[in-house]
Amino acid sequence: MKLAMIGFGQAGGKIVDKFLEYDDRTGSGIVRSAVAVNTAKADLLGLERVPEENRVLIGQTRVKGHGVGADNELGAEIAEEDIDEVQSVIDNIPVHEIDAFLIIAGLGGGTGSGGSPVLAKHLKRIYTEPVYGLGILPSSDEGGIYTLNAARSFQTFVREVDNLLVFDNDAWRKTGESMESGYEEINDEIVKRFGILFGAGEVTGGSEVAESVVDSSEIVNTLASGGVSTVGYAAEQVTDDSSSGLLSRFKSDGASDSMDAANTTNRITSLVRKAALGRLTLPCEIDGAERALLVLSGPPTQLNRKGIERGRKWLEEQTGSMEVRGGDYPVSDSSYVASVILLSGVHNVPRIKELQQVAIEAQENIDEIRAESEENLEQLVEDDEDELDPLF
Ligand SMILES: Nc1nc2c(ncn2[C@@H]2O[C@H](COP(=O)(O)OP(=O)(O)OP(=O)(O)O)[C@@H](O)[C@H]2O)c(=O)[nH]1
Repeated sequence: MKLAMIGFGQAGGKIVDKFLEYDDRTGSGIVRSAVAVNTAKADLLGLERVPEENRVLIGQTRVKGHGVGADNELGAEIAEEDIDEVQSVIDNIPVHEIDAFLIIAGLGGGTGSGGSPVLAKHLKRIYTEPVYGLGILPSSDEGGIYTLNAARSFQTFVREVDNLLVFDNDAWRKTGESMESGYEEINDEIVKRFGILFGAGEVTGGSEVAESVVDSSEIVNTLASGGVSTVGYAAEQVTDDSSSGLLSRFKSDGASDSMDAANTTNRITSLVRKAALGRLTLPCEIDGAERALLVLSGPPTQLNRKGIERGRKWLEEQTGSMEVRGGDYPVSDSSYVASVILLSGVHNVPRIKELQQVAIEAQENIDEIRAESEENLEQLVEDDEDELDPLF
């Protein structure tokens, strides 16, 4: 699947950079265009792979290239004011060659959190291609303002995009690790999972005979449920027996053939379970997911239709969804078989309920603060009137 990736804010830009590196390393070809938008000049300068002409510094008149300091209302205002500057770079994207836009942002800060829903709304108004978001939730030890920003941004972002893919830093942070090295690992995890998922829709036949390759339209259809999505992953190293796999096809011994096939099938079904029941990018109950897509990547000799079909059936039972798609992503030089599962339209997500609660409480507090200040104001006016009365 070909994407125009737009990283908004520091986390967004860094992750787009990582996707470009992944593309170079694996040849997966998912990033058709890469753009980075920020209010902080230093963050844009720190990027390594996003082309310089695709780095957009917004809000110069307001914050002079220094960022918005986690003020996401200011981030949103600046995005509104400077949307034309972002658009002028997007104008250079060959939109007819992409399958979708993907806006990537950390939702806890100010720039990406405030700006990405504004950009999503703008893109949806102009283009017919789907606009997806990849939202990163802050870890809970980052502090109240980050949680509050995420709670507010999440609500708007999910409304503006066609589907919001979510990664929760909180579920992935390791204690005792520095933030920077923690992010390195987390970003690798993000790029690996989403890279396999989107890369699956980019296989172009060739010599690798896949049994049922995932098509980019299957990814689009899975995401068409809307709402929030999460991604599971599990992998197992396989010995480099692609040659023996090929040889075994010519063996007269039918029993060993069927043993190989049974092992392959069992490995696939067990990887599907591990991916769905292991740590998801956004932990949640998989029961009730509206749609799902199962991708099995690895050497073609280690993939088979029976395993995928069984995995797909199992996912149908677990999610209760009748729209579970599945297919191969053959990668002949890989020594791993990996299972990636996209669960789209998930509902039972504790972290989101928690964020919604934070947003409601903040709203109530705001109402209280407003009510209090209105009372104070009335009191002041009354006091003034009392003082003024004797004069009349
Ligand atoms: N996964 C991941 N999350 C990150 C990374 N950097 C920051 N974050 C998260 O993203 C949130 C937002 O941070 P930034 O992207 O730095 O913020 P910004 O959008 O540039 O906004 P301001 O700095 O306030 O102008 C943080 O609270 C972290 O939770 C990263 O490299 N990887």
